Amino acid sequence: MARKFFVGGNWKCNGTTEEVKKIVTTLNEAEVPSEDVVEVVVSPPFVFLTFVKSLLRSDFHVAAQNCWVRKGGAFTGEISAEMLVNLSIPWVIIGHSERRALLNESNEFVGDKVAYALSQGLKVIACIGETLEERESGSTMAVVAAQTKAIAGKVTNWDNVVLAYEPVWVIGTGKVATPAQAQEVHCELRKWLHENVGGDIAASTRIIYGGSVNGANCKELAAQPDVDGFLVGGASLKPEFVDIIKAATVKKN
Ligand SMILES: O=C(CO)COP(=O)(O)O
Repeated sequence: MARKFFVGGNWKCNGTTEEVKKIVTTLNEAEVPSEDVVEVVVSPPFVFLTFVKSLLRSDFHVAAQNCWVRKGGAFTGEISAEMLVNLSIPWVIIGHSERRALLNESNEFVGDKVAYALSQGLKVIACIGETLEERESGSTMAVVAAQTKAIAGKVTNWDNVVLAYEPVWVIGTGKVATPAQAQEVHCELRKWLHENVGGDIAASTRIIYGGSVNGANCKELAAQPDVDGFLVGGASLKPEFVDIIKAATVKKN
């Protein structure tokens, strides 16, 4: 089954009103392949979500960077899935490595968040990835399989899930996994889905890659058979994000 290329821009905790306007203007003016070829989702910080949504071209969509694990209520500082739905925010990123590492989000907690977000009708970009120490000790697959298992056990509808493999050692470091390293893990992840969830879901679920993706390396990464798109950090704040979106055309050739 064809998997539509997916390019997400994770703006993380960056941006002023002026900077946000500038990025959106660049995106709105860009000539990119149609929505049939590539799905583009940008993820500004919460405070800019509705602003970006109101300015952004209609063929691009927005994602929140997180949401609360259960129904909203007395949880100071949190944003609930219901609120995102109320504001017509279609996507949410869950389980980003920065939250796992800095805010101690466990596999189980991430799984619970995925379950609740999906139950409210949100689409989820679920993130997994190993640290350098885990890679060097040879436990990459064990780590990402455990992370995926905690998510997969909670997924009711795989049409609403994109799996983002982001090795922690390449995030914001300027280091990039080689296309072969990315392909190897993506292929193993698809096998894992095949064995543990089902063949159709393994074939149709998009597994996207994240970590120092930029305008220069995106095409070679996109050419890997099991790389179905990207989750881009730093470069999503720059005009080169447009080049990364255009890498979708590599799949068509
Ligand atoms: O964490 C990432 C996207 O979620 C990747 O960040 P960088 O592209 O800045 O390495």
